[in-house]
Formats: sequence, C-alpha cells, structure tokens
Amino acid sequence: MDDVFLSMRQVSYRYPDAPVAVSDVDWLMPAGAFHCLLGRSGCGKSTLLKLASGLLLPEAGSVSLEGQPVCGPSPATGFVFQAPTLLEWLSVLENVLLPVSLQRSPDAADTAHAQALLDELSLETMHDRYPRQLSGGQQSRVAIARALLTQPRLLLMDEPFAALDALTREELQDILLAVCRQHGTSVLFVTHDIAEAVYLADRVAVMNRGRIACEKSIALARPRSPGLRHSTQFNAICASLRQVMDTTQ
Ligand SMILES: Nc1ncnc2c1ncn2[C@@H]1O[C@H](COP(=O)(O)OP(=O)(O)OP(=O)(O)O)[C@@H](O)[C@H]1O
Repeated sequence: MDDVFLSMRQVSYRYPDAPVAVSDVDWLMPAGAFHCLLGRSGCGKSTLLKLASGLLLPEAGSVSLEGQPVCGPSPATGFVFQAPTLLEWLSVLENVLLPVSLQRSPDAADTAHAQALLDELSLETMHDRYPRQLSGGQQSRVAIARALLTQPRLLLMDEPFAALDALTREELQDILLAVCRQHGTSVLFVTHDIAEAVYLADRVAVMNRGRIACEKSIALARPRSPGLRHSTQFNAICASLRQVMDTTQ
C-alpha cells in the first residue's frame, strides 16, 4: 500500500495467564482513512485498538505510526471510549480543555480552539453546562471534541456510540464523519454493529478469536447520506459481512 500511515505487522498480544487475545494481525491504514474493526464480544477488538494506541505493547510484531514505532501513548493519537468519561465537576468547555490543562494553563488560543470544536459538534449553547445537564449523545460529542483538542492525526474509538439510541447514534455517525473529514483525521473505530461499520468505513476488518477473519473495502459514495442506509447496495454489503460473522464463529 502506498502512503502507509498506521502499520501493524504480525502483531500478537496475550494478557497475563490468559489465552492469546490478538494473534498475528497485519493491518495497514493510509492517512485520512476511516477503518472499522467489527466482531463479536471478546474477539480482541479493544485489545487491537490499545495496541494501535500504545496503551499496550505487542508481545510479538510491530506497530508504527507515520513510520515511527509506537512505544506508548502519544499526542498524535486521540482515544474515545464507550463511556464519555467526562469529569462531573468541570464545565463542558473545561472538559474539552482537559488535555491541555493537565499539562499547563490553557491560553486564549486553546479556549478559542475548544470553543470552535464545540461549535462544530453543534454544542455552541452548551459550553458552560455540566455533564449531568447533557444527554448521552451530547456527552459523546463533548468526548469527541476533547479527543480532537490536541489535533491528533489518528483517532481511536472504542464503541463510542454503543450506549445510545439508534437515531442518536446515526446522527452522531454523520457528525463524526463530517468533523473528521474537516480535520483530515484518520480513524480506527471498533464496533459490533455491522450497519455502523458499513456506514462509516472505507475498509472493515472482521475479527474472530484474535485474528482478522476477513477484510473488505466499502465501495459506497462519500459523503455518506442517511438515505444510503436504505439502499440495496448498503444492505447487500451488510448481509455479506453478516455471513462472514456467522461462518467464523
Ligand atoms: N485485562 C485483561 N486481562 C485478561 N484478559 C483480558 C483483559 N482484557 C481483555 N481480556 C481478554 O482478551 C480477549 C479479548 O478482549 P477484548 O476486550 O479485546 O475483546 P472485544 O472484542 O473488544 O470485546 P467487547 O466487544 O466485549 O468489548 C477476551 O477473551 C478477554 O476476556
């Protein structure tokens, strides 16, 4: 592949006293791509994401980002977890500024940047609210703004919308695609939801028992639009991925 951005080569990982969680995975991502890891519970998706981020280091194989070995967490990488993990005692704006305020006092430029991100995520009226005053979807958007504050080139997302209702989840998928396109952010996104993976991704890896069982390029037009979800082509791709998941249990 030309222009490799994230490279995972023959990566394996085992938690102490446990069976292998990720086994011999090869995965390459070009810059600006949106890739999804799809699979059943326990197949190793989150572990692979943590290996991509440097939160875990591989037992065998190698991970590199823009040609540099990944040896630990780096500002080049942002992480969004399933729970928004906002600090209850900080306002929305302060939560978004957290990655900077952990290092130094935010300046006017940081605040302007955080405000602009919140505006992009349609939270322009929420800057001074507290997390308990937000809906689940709004909290997820704050978590995305916070992850984007340091302008990471790679965003790693671990089932960030899993706890949301179906309509809110679809809205957030569109918002996420727009904001990542705007910033040129590459995304590796974990989900167990086939339609979510197909809607979001340029490429989907189906994982099974720590391995990549199948990978598929998603040849759907961009920008995605909600009507696509009802198209024959969309449903055919979902059906073929479902078949892979059913036959690789
Ligand atoms: N900290 C840990 N210690 C020991 N084993 C672990 C640990 N975390 C995960 N595992 C095991 O590693 C395997 C892969 O787990 P992982 O969380 O990567 O799967 P997953 O596909 O993300 O699952 P889910 O969709 O349920 O989040 C599972 O068998 C799990 O039990």
